[in-house]
Amino acid sequence: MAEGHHIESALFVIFGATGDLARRKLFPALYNLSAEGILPSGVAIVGVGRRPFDLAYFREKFILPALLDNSRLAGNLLHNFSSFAQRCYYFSLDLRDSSRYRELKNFLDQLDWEWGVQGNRVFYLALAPELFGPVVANLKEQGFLDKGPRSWKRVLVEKPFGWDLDSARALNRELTQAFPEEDIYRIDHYLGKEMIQNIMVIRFANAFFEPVWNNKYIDHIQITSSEKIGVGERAAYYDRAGALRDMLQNHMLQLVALIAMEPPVGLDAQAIRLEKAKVFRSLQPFTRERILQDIVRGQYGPGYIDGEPVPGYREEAGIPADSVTETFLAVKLFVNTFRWAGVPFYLRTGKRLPAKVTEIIIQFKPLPEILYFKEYGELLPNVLVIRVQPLEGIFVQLNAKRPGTNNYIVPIRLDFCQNCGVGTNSPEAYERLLYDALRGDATLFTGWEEVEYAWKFVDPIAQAWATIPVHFPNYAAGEWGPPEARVLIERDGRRWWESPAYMMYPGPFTQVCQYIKGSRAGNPG
Ligand SMILES: NC(=O)C1=CN([C@@H]2O[C@H](COP(=O)(O)OP(=O)(O)OC[C@H]3O[C@@H](n4cnc5c(N)ncnc54)[C@H](OP(=O)(O)O)[C@@H]3O)[C@@H](O)[C@H]2O)C=CC1
Ligand SMILES: O=C1O[C@H](COP(=O)(O)O)[C@@H](O)[C@H](O)[C@H]1O
Repeated sequence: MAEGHHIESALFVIFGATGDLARRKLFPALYNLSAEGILPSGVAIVGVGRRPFDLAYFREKFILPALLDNSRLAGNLLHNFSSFAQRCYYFSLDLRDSSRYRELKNFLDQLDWEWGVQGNRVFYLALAPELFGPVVANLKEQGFLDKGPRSWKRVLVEKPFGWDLDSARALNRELTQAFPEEDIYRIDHYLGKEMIQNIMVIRFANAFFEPVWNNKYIDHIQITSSEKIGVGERAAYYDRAGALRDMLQNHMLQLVALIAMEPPVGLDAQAIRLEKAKVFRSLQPFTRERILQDIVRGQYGPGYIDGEPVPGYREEAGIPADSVTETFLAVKLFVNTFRWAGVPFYLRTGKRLPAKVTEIIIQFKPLPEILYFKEYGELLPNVLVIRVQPLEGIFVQLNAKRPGTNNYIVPIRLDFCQNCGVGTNSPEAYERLLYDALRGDATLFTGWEEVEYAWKFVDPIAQAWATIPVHFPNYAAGEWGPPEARVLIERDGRRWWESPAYMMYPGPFTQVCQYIKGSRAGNPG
């Protein structure tokens, strides 16, 4: 997408550079781009945080361990670290103290001169949302955004984009007072995942799929995004957000939009955002009655993950003992368009579930029955699975005749895995997104309209939940959510698909990958 964009020299300024996101995702992504020779030599990185690090400490004691722990290319660090470290700088500043922004500006201007940068900037707000407003206002008022004849300034904003519709609108006002919409890059890192970028290609570049991609042929769609991890060190954030705001409002609805959207008129950001926004706008709003009927929420209690005991959510550090925050939800929703009327989308997401997996399952309707087929076996539905992670690929289930002298019909599976081969190491979502922000391609970022419609859809659910008592915990860590999540789909005569990868290669997913890699290398099992 967006061929023709190219990266010029720029300063990549990370506000919140000493935080968890910077450590686990941003520095590793920038390092990987640098180690693979993709990040041009004229890009320097400036970390801004409160801690009084000096430059040597920041490079050796913060960035280096961050890369060792989190970079997919950590094996090459010895070779590549020093050239990457030379790109990195640090500036200590309390971002609430307006009087010191001038010093930061002088620091950046000096780096411009050293790096031959003509004023181009990416400002990444890896901060708690309440700091977005003050930072952006200071950037504007203190001349950071003044443009030279050819320079550009872009801002990258982390999710969550607000806590509800009102706060999202307020935040958007603050941003748009300083930046035009085309320079605001709202991150939803799922859009940077390889197989999610692939959805449009699978749909619009294959004659097999597009003609049947509608309510005449598709029975229903399932989207699962499950995690084994618990709340970790993000208690303060997560207990306020819950699965509804943390996953459904953004990542999960983005997947719905990519599956349900009409073909865009082009591959530019504007054309794609327009089509996605139409899907968000068409989501059937939830009434209180449907919230009770078609949404299941859950919270994990103590249990086992991979055989190890883990505490319940309410026992995690920083979580109140009476928290009613949901760590799981399953929902049945509808996209009210001509193409999708009547097709249920079943979504489920949660923490402390048995597997880390994101998969989209498209189940097709049965064909009119040909009676004599029945004698030869049960016809299974045709299914297309888009496997997003940890395995990346496409899985198709068909019916075929079993070889032999009889006519038995059996399911066969076409299974393409793009990251199972030896030596494949797919780029991480943030690599693609940071690269795109540097080259000015906003295609994989969310537009304001999408965010606004997503909050309009989600707000009534949060408001209703606040008035409906719940009895948590209602699933043990290591289970697929509360039993009601099964009932939600089974009462419609359907069932959650076990992950095909899981069915074919039972065991933890890391073992699955090793198994497949091993077998490709001629070392089965
Ligand atoms: N962590 C994650 O996996 C994800 C995070 N996000 C979002 O990214 C953002 C950052 O999250 P995360 O990194 O986890 O948060 P952390 O709390 O780990 O880090 C916050 C950062 O903000 C800095 N900071 C806080 N207050 C000030 C201040 N007054 N002046 C200067 N710097 C300040 C901290 O600096 P210092 O430490 O020096 O005080 C630190 O670098 C949040 O919006 C979060 O919701 C989104 C998706 C995933
Ligand atoms: O944005 C978030 O996503 C992660 C899951 O991301 P993934 O790339 O590992 O699938 C989730 O753990 C986190 O709570 C949420 O804020």
